[in-house]
Amino acid sequence: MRTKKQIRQQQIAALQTLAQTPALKHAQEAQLLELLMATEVFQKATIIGVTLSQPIEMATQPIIDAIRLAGKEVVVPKTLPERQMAFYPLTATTELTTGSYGALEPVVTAGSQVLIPDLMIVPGLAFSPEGWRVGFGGGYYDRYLAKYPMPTVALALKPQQRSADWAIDEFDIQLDQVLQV
Ligand SMILES: Nc1nc2c(c(=O)[nH]1)N(C=O)[C@@H](CNc1ccc(C(=O)N[C@@H](CCC(=O)O)C(=O)O)cc1)CN2
Ligand SMILES: Nc1ncnc2c1ncn2[C@@H]1O[C@H](COP(=O)(O)OP(=O)(O)OP(=O)(O)O)[C@@H](O)[C@H]1O
Repeated sequence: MRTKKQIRQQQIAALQTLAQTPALKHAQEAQLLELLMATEVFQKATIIGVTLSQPIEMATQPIIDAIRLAGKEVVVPKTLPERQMAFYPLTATTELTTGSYGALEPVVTAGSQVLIPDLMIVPGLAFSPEGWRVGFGGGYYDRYLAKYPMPTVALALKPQQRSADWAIDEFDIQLDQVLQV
């Protein structure tokens, strides 16, 4: 058994290594996007929650493009006090700013409208085949999904695929599907 903290360190190192070989990372991302688009949950969803990725993470811009091309709405998270999140539409006019943790977030203006997705693409550092997950440690997704239950899917690059060798906490939310290449 490992602690989630040990796993975060190992997974970040493994993802940094993959990011040094962009061709390999892109190939895995393209395959994962194909798997996502083939899922029933993707085809049925109308509002899809997705992050704005950081360099070591699965690149989300191709996913965002595919969601739009399919005529669906893209919503992205803004972090709030007390480790809460709200999701806002990502459109051509959405302004973005770098959040405290380094990823981009939408700038909220008078016209901004909070939307609750009907499919969540959940980010993370490690995913087990059964849907257990270790993220960056904020607990944002466990809190959000406890409050707003919805279909969930994760896209696991090779270094993110890991058998659950950590203790599952009672607040951990099990993902419905982990897509793997
Ligand atoms: N691209 C991207 N955006 C995302 C996420 C993500 O995983 N990827 N998130 C996924 O959740 C949310 C932000 N997640 C965060 C996770 C941790 C910390 C943070 O401050 N971590 C502390 C350590 C945590 C602790 O031990 O308490 C730190 O870095 O000091 C901040 C934001 C929303 N946006
Ligand atoms: N539903 C919840 N209500 C209150 N606190 C929660 C809830 N879920 C998680 N937490 C708190 O969040 C903290 C971080 O949880 P965890 O280590 O599982 O984060 P993570 O899933 O890796 O992070 P993230 O979701 O941000 O990627 C835990 O210490 C836990 O106390």
